[in-house]
Amino acid sequence: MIKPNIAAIIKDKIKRTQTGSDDIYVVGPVKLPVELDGETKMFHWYSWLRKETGEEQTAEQLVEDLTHFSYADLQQSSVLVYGDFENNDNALIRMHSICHTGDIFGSARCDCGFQLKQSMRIITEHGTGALFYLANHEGRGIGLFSKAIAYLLQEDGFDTVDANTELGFADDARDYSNAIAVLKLLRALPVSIITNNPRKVDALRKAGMNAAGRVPLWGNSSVYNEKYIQTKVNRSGHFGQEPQTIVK
Ligand SMILES: Nc1nc2c(ncn2[C@@H]2O[C@H](COP(=O)(O)OP(=O)(O)OP(=O)(O)O)[C@@H](O)[C@H]2O)c(=O)[nH]1
Repeated sequence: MIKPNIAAIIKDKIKRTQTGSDDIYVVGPVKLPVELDGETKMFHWYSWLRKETGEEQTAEQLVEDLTHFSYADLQQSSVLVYGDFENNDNALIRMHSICHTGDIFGSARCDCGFQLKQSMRIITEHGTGALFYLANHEGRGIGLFSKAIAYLLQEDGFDTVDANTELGFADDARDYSNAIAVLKLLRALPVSIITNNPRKVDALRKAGMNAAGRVPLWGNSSVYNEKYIQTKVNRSGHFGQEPQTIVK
């Protein structure tokens, strides 16, 4: 049993939402000061845990269960919220798929690290938004170990799409339903999405979340990721690099 003073701290800080056969428990907000270009920006951070649908657990029950699972082995996703995300008329979101190599190590083979930082800049400059960091999306959903193998195929001449499919995977196996369920918990009003990927816009629209617009996110092209970026447009159906701001 957790002590009453501990239960009091977490009371009202864990909420449940559901989608399909998943229960999603969202914890937060946690104050998160983030260093961005030499300034400290204050975000509100939430993380979520997916469970098979079952009876709703109280915050106390959830916490009592935590030590019985190896949650460090199972990735959890999270969202960084900036400004009055629930109520502001015009809010931006980014659904960012985890990229261990690009986001953490700064690999230039992709544009992920740039997109992560740039989307934080766009959101803070705009004043209201949410950056979803999707931890079960590594390698467009194939996982880190498989991505390393796909990289070996790419070093042998295969492009990103063929490297995935030659290994028996879809080009893109990502699912956005849990993240969208969390989004709906945080905001009911329309959002504009920061992306070049039409599948992300479609996922929002299909989930009934009004996508008010799209903010493109190209940049940081180099000899190392030129082919990767071209393949997105030529084979994966990404919107091209036209210098637009928000497209309805
Ligand atoms: N399988 C595979 N995944 C990659 C490769 N390079 C980056 N990724 C993953 O691709 C995901 C990022 O997807 P992107 O295609 O950059 O972005 P997007 O979601 O399609 O579109 P944007 O919203 O416009 O960034 C992350 O999960 C990365 O880990 C690669 O060469 N092969």
